[in-house]
Amino acid sequence: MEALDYHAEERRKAEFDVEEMKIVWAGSRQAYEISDRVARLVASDPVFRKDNRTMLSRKDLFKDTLRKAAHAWKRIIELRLSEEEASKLRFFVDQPVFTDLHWGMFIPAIKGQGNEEQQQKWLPMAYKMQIIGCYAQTELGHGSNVQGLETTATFDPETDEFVIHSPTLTSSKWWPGGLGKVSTHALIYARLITDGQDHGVHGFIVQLRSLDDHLPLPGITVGDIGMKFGSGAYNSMDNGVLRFDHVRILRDQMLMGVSQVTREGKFMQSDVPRQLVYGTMVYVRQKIVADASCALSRAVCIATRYSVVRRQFGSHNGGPETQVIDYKTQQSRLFPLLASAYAFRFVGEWLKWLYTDVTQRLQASDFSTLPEVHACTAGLKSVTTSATADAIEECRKLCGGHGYLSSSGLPELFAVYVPACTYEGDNVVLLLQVARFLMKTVSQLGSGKKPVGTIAYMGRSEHLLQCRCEVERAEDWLKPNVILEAFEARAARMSVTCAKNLNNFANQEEGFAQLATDLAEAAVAHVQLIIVSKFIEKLQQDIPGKGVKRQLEILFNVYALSLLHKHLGDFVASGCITPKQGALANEQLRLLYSQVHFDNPSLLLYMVLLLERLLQSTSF
Ligand SMILES: CCCCC/C=C/C(=O)SCCNC(=O)CCNC(=O)[C@H](O)C(C)(C)COP(=O)(O)OP(=O)(O)OC[C@H]1O[C@@H](n2cnc3c(N)ncnc32)[C@H](O)[C@@H]1OP(=O)(O)O
Ligand SMILES: Cc1cc2nc3c(=O)[nH]c(=O)nc-3n(C[C@H](O)[C@H](O)[C@H](O)COP(=O)(O)OP(=O)(O)OC[C@H]3O[C@@H](n4cnc5c(N)ncnc54)[C@H](O)[C@@H]3O)c2cc1C
Repeated sequence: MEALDYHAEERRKAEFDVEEMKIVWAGSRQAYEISDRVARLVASDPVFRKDNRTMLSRKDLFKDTLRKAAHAWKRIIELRLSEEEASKLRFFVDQPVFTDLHWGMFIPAIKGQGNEEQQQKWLPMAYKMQIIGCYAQTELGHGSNVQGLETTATFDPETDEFVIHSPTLTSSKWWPGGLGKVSTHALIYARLITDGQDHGVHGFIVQLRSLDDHLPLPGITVGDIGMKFGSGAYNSMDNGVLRFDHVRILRDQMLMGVSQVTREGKFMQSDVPRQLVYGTMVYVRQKIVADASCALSRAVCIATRYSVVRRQFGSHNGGPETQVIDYKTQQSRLFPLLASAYAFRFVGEWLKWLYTDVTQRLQASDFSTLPEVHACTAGLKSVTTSATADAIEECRKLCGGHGYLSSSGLPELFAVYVPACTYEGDNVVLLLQVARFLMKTVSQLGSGKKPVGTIAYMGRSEHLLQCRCEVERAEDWLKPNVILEAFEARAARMSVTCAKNLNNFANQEEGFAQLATDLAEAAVAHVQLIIVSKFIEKLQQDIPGKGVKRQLEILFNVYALSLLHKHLGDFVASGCITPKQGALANEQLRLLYSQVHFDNPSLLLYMVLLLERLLQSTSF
């Protein structure tokens, strides 16, 4: 049989309505139709070809990226694409590029932290790409510790200007995407100083390059920081370095939505939490969670299709060998990743809702859900990107030697994706933010303040700390409420144990430092609970299409039980389940694997192209 016949054969076995599943994946019929149309548009346009990019030199890759960005912009204008369609088009072009930062961070930062006047002044130019902006926060000396940034913005009352300066080598801006070669402007984060007083880090719009000849303006030293991990991959992006030598900007170039400096140089803090200065990071972390399922589904798609085609061992009487997908070990490595793609998709949808909700609340001066949104975006960004990066590497191994070939698409996908564990907040640093939120929640449990939202379960901690799982047979693990309670009990117990252990330290900060590993693990348990609970909520919705809901239920069980198996030590140590019940969960998991049917709805045209390249360059 030919490779494509194997695919057809497996597809024929699918016991669910594939078209309806595609809609579930996309979120709505309209979203699916847009995605499908734009994917075809990109795939059929030769300018957007991507089969040669790992072979290009850095310079040629960069030129190719500029050409694609310009062509994408041209098509967006010619076809009058909506914002949603335009963003889909950039997604399918699928090459890290300066416009990611322009649309993804520079514009959102002005929208989120600029006042009305500033938005009116800067946004029209940015929307028309008359100016191109980047987001310059990280410095050579400090990335995670934003409070440690050293760049200064000192107000000069005589001229009504800020003087932007890099006082040390370590204060050089380092990493911003789009900065190295392209950006004309930057949203920079610097310490605001008025009348000798330091008011902490704030955002400022600074012009870097001339709009006439693109040369750096006086006082600006700017350049590209060089090659990054892998061939092709993130090297299409001009991550940059930037230094300021007493560069003067107008006072109204400080983003004044959160704090203001008056003409007299008086610093005024608005009636909003200062953490809103970090708002763009919250927005982007939410986007990164939504994107995790896309990267993961691409990898899983390649590995699944390969596993269907690939045969090794087991030939009888000259008959065909066994499809590697039929090996239980292959299934136990691959199917949890497939299930995770759906789990991340659904939690990403929910997080988008949560983010929209907090945005509306902020507009009505309701800041009550900000800490929860920060914890959810930080925690989910951390857990989904770490899992996705690991999964892409696992998919490479699932494809044997062929997975190591560039033409499989996996090495490039890995190299592009893996910095997501670092940018927008190092994943461990973000987990510790979640842990702080959890410790605060536990410490307030006796105070009468009822935990709500994703920490509502903590309000039932009296029950969760002593409940015993009632599973007696393997199939008992198929009940969502049984799974949910096990995950809640594990998360609650891990947090409460950390809180108790923290009390053994006279100094809380010292305790936090000593117990950081346990705290990060408690945060993971909490975040995994969120993902599991949002999957359950999705299954409670009306899901049309023959067999679609059933298939999703199987994937839910695979996701939850594979996590339980992986973290069995935590579950058993916290006392909510017994080792015997853990073994029953594993038994059920094995049974579930034979019920998973393959037809990945995220099968984008891009993936087909990748696979075709794989098929052409290998013998199967
Ligand atoms: C399209 C993709 C392209 C990607 C390109 C990449 C771009 C980038 O990477 S841009 C640079 C991103 N950089 C980071 O993400 C830096 C990570 N570090 C931080 O976010 C912060 O510094 C921190 C959260 C790790 C710590 O901040 P710090 O000010 O030191 O805060 P404290 O720990 O003292 O906490 C104060 C208080 O504020 C809360 N909080 C912190 N961040 C936020 C937030 N974003 N939103 C709301 N609240 C926040 C924090 O929980 C504390 O609360 P309390 O404990 O209640 O006081
Ligand atoms: C591809 C890429 C694109 C980027 N794009 C941009 C951009 O456009 N704009 C921008 O401003 N920045 C950008 N960055 C920078 C990025 O945001 C930072 O690299 C990131 O925030 C991590 O900071 P760091 O590099 O200082 O890591 P560090 O904080 O130095 O991390 C090093 C190690 O220390 C650990 N660590 C640090 N602090 C703690 C702690 N408190 N407790 C326990 N462990 C800790 C970390 O877990 C990690 O293992 C980009 C980075 C990359 C890789």
